[in-house]
Amino acid sequence: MSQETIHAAQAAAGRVSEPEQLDEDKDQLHEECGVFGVWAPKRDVARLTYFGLRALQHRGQESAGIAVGDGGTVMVRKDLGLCGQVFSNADLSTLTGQLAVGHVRYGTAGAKSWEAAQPHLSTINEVIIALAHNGTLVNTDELRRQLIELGVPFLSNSDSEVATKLIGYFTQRTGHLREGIRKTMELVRGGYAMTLINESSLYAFRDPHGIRPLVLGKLVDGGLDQADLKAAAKLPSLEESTEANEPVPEVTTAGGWVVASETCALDIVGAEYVRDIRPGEILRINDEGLVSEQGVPAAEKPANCIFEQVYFARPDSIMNGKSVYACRYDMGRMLAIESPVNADMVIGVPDSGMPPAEGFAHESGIRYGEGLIKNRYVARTFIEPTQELRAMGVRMKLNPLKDNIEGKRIVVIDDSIVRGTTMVQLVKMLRGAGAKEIHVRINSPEVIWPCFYGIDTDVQQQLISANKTVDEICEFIGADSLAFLSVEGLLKCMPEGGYCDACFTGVYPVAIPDSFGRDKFMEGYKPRNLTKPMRFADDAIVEKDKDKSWEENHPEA
Ligand SMILES: O=P(O)(O)OC[C@H]1O[C@H](OP(=O)(O)OP(=O)(O)O)[C@H](O)[C@@H]1O
Ligand SMILES: NC(=O)CC[C@H](N)C(=O)O
Ligand code: SF4
Ligand SMILES: [Mg+2]
Repeated sequence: MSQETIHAAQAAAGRVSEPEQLDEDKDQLHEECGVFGVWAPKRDVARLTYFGLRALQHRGQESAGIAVGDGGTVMVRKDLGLCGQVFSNADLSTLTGQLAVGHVRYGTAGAKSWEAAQPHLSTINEVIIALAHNGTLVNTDELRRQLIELGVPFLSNSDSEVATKLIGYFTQRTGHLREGIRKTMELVRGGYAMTLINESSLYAFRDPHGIRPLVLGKLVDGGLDQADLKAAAKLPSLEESTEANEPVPEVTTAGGWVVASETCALDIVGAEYVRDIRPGEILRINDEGLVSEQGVPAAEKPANCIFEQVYFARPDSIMNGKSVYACRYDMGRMLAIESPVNADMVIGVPDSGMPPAEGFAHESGIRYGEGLIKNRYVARTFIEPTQELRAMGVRMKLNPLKDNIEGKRIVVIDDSIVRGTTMVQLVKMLRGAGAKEIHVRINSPEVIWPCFYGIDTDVQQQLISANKTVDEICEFIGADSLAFLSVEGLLKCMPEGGYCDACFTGVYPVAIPDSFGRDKFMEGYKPRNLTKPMRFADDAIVEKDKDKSWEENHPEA
């Protein structure tokens, strides 16, 4: 697909869809996505977004995109590849405006194609929006069908495009973008952290369980000044509950605002963390200031993805008030308490196995050392289509440090075993380097259940722990011993909050529709709420269209 910048209005001109083919390498473990948004009229918003996306690159390496609003329209540039490959300096110079959203993608729904790359655009009449989504929506098939019947065009099979088009559709019908977002939030189910722009306003919103992370930051030069501090203090705090649909008018237009999947993206653009976007909340930022509204009621208990702290997030990000590094370190300590072993040296598997390895060494008193050298030019996961190539990918990425390994009893710490590809190769390499004993310790519980909320482990058959016992896995990878952290142990390392741990426990916070979950589970496994009925009426969209409650509650809007 050619690298091109689309002007929204041109894109509107009828590329009605034959949605593209589904992903061929569906058995591949994919990761996450990263989203970013900035409202800063006096700043270079495209470059700020580019830097933000560079900080979030570990969340998605398949495609990257930036959409900019300039007061009159919305421009998007997106393509397959890493941020550095997609954007040249000249590209960024042409993306001028006051606000922007950006996205780095690992697809969970829809093909690995230009069309499914984000931000997605919706252009219906004069309503132009661009949306970036991290997460997976589990009920978009029916909604897509209904939109197509209403004449809304689609370019891809992506769940995120359905959300974009729903928002565009309802916005055009009601004349209010916040209402378009709210009606869409009422219809879609699953995990979502979304950033969205039209030509002049930035929006950020999150699913009712807060499954995927999203933080708000204040852009400042050289620290918060008194006015900014006063403004930030007036923002609704996490504890304060706002009545549903009650807008909280805000305060300041000074400086600028940033929203991002992780705090590491705030750091890189010089933004101060303000707070998390609340589950079910819609934030709007424009030249009138910042407005917060509870789009849909928050779930009784949050269900933040616990795998963020285990693997996805960068160690220098802060989640629920604790650094991801400190969480992983504590997981390593807990693992040493739960599954001790006699050994000469503890090593970590780069990257995400390093902090827990330090924690394990600290707690056990066994010396910490470097045993695996990572080729810094190989990305964090592998997109090769075959198992053979994936295995070569591990070899290319990691090489044992023979000097340190030879003749020693080694404890190897990694954050997770998902399909087992990495660990089989690693144990082989370490034996080849002369390790006397290899004891594998994993600082998360066994991944037994597929995820449907933002990573691509939605087929249980792929998961080694769903197919083998711990002893069988130990034999399969060729280790002398193997142990996983317990669910209770993991929870003890987490900061206070409510967590989704469905991939370890099978307790899914959001019901999975039959049509979506069918064929994804192995014989004998049945999550508690798989069969909970979750089908919308054939005219769910038209029904929502008739709802005038928002206009009645917001006569001033
Ligand atoms: O059992 P598997 O299917 O091999 O998956 C598990 C491995 O994949 C991840 O590493 P990855 O290389 O993606 O990223 P990292 O460099 O951040 O550890 C994770 O940290 C494990 O090492
Ligand atoms: N990993 C993600 O968050 C993916 C977002 C979205 N479901 C897509 O496939 O593009
Ligand atoms: S199932 Fe696992 S990976 Fe998916 S959202 Fe829940 S904790 Fe995260
Ligand atoms: Mg790893």
